[in-house]
Amino acid sequence: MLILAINPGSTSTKVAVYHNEDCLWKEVINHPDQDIRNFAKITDQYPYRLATILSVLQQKGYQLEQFNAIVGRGGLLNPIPGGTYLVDEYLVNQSYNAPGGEHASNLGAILAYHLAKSVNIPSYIVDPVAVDEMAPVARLSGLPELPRRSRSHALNAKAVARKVARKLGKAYEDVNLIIAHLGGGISVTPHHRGRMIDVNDANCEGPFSPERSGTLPTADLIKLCYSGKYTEQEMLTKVLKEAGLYAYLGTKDVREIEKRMSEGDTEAKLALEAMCYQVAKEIGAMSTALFGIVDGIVLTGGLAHSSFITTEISRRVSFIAPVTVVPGEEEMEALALGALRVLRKVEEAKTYRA
Ligand SMILES: Nc1ncnc2c1ncn2[C@@H]1O[C@H](COP(=O)(O)OP(=O)(O)OP(=O)(O)O)[C@@H](O)[C@H]1O
Ligand SMILES: CCCC(=O)O
Repeated sequence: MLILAINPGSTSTKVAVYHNEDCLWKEVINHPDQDIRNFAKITDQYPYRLATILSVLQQKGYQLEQFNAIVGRGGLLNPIPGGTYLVDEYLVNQSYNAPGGEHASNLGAILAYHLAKSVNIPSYIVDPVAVDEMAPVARLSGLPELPRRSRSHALNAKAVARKVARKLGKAYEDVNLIIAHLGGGISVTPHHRGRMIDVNDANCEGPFSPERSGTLPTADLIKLCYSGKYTEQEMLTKVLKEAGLYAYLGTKDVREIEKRMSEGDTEAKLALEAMCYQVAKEIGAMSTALFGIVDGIVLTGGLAHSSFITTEISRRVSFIAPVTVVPGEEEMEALALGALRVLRKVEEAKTYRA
């Protein structure tokens, strides 16, 4: 089977071709800020991203007719269980006006669908950002109008969980793991026998991240919103894009922060330690969701390349369970394998009708 995988991120589009389980090639197309900042909505970028994908395929000498299926990262749809979903017109229309809001991954279904339709092959999404398998008890926030939401790095978290379970000699459905995805955003998920039974909403709960605030003191946040200093959009940008490490240190790049630390910058050290402290506390909290029965803790995402970060978190949480570090992400492989399971009829594609 030949599969084209497409993963639209906020500043890049990743494209890869898989022959069964083997990656034949992977390209990361970076989108300079001046190219994308003038699009009002992320989905307005569709023709621009489509052109860049077609140009990569042409350079590599591939025709769309050669593929058995096209798979994209799924976005902020309505809450749904994990799995591989067939992309149809309904799912595409929802992705254009995604109920969970703006996210680059909303483009994944749209790009995969139109490319696949032009050559009459199926298109899929796998474990979208909107995967919601939370236990009923995890949904109450304390204010009925504001139920807790599951927005996470489900695609990488589930792929990494399957891999670590295999290393333990078990199936994903037979283990309890806590997966901390540490990237531009951070999500910490307890996986109970193949289900993500809780998670901090990576956009607005839990630890602060390189760019996001995570949980904030509620009453003080309300006062800031009504202070007259900020519009609603400015406040959203402030907590989602200009908070966390960026707000304390003026950079989202942990390599730069580590360099400053090595030059004796104590503010840089404190901010990075604080982020690790918050991640460790979240892991501790999620261990209670699993009643303390945890087979392993996994640190993954771009920040897991930093040995300062993984050491700092591990020394606080290794009393709970052994810690495994899986740096970076395995999203392209997860997309291809999700499509492959359906093409091989090991799994049935789900239909999205939420
Ligand atoms: N080798 C490294 N050492 C330290 N930090 C690193 C390294 N490589 C990447 N990072 C940091 O990882 C962060 C980005 O992580 P990642 O690439 O997973 O994020 P993203 O894909 O933009 O967002 P997300 O993971 O939330 O989807 C940045 O802060 C970056 O500086
Ligand atoms: C909202 C979860 C995924 C991300 O951080 O981009």
